[in-house]
Amino acid sequence: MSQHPGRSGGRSGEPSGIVVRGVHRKFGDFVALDDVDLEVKPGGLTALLGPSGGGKSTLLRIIAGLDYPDRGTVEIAGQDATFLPPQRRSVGFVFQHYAAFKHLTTARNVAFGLEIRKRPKNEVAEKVQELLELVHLEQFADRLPSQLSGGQRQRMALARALAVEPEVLLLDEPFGALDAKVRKELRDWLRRLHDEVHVTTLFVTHDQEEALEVADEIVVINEGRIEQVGSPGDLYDRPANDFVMSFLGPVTRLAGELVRPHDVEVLLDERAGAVEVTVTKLLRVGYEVRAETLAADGSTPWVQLNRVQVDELGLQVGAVVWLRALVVRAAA
Ligand SMILES: Nc1ncnc2c1ncn2[C@@H]1O[C@H](COP(=O)(O)OP(=O)(O)OP(=O)(O)O)[C@@H](O)[C@H]1O
Repeated sequence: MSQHPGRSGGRSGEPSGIVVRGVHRKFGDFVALDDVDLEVKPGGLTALLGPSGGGKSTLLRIIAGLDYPDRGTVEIAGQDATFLPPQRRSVGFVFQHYAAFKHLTTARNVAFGLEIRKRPKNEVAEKVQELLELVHLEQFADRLPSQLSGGQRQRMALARALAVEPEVLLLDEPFGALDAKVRKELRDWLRRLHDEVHVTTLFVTHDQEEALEVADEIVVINEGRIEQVGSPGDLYDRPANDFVMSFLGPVTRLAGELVRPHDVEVLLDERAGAVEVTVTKLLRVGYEVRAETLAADGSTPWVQLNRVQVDELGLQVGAVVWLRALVVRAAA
């Protein structure tokens, strides 16, 4: 297929990005966005990550044209879009609770944006078919939204957003209302879809794992300010400040390195009831870690590993590492 149904062309034919400059938004006296500058990579899959109330949705709504800044500008595909209405700025969006037309089939929902643009019937039919294949809903074309699962509905929403070939795709916690398993599936699926379509995508999430697993680039936002922009690896290993460091999840510092659960491998010595822990990162710089005591925290699948000792290093006994891999292996 030379031209993918959802491919972002940009006016030059290249994928186009989003440039936000000095965007400020107040609600009464409350500053929701404090002079935000941001460049979203053309053709990338970027996560807008932050805690509740950090300003994620406000920023996304301003980029979508559902709200306007008090000052500052928004450029989409090289065009000043700050005060353009949503339908004139070539954005597709999907929200957590997608409002499908309940009385229209999946195919008609996907076709909607094309029909109101009065595209020829055969072109619409062809495109809907391609999009349904893209989101793996071809066999659900004739179902009503009420006959689809939550995950299928969100895929339909994505197909609908892509139908009009937006320059950028904006997703606000698109999988937030779904259960953990479906969420994980859709997350992997979004990654694959994006690898195929390459439309500039900005998606809001408050879930660190989701951002780290899916995004090419992560924008961390807190209290209306951008704390850091970088690849998952950058943020993980070189957090710009304490907020980013702790927000990205459990972390401890061993031998001067940041150690996170993903860096830790655990082998159980069942005979001794002991564990052997490998922190590859530390091995690389010549250290080894041994762990002695396990204590599950009970409420989550994470296990707390106490009394981490580092050979020949005299590191503080009592450093805490949270291990997930351990739970998986222990249960097997
Ligand atoms: N229309 C509004 N009127 C008043 N305050 C608002 C309005 N919209 C957002 N806010 C406030 O602005 C701040 C940022 O809200 P926003 O929805 O952007 O956060 P968020 O990061 O998306 O949070 P969440 O993850 O909880 O959705 C919050 O303190 C919120 O209460």
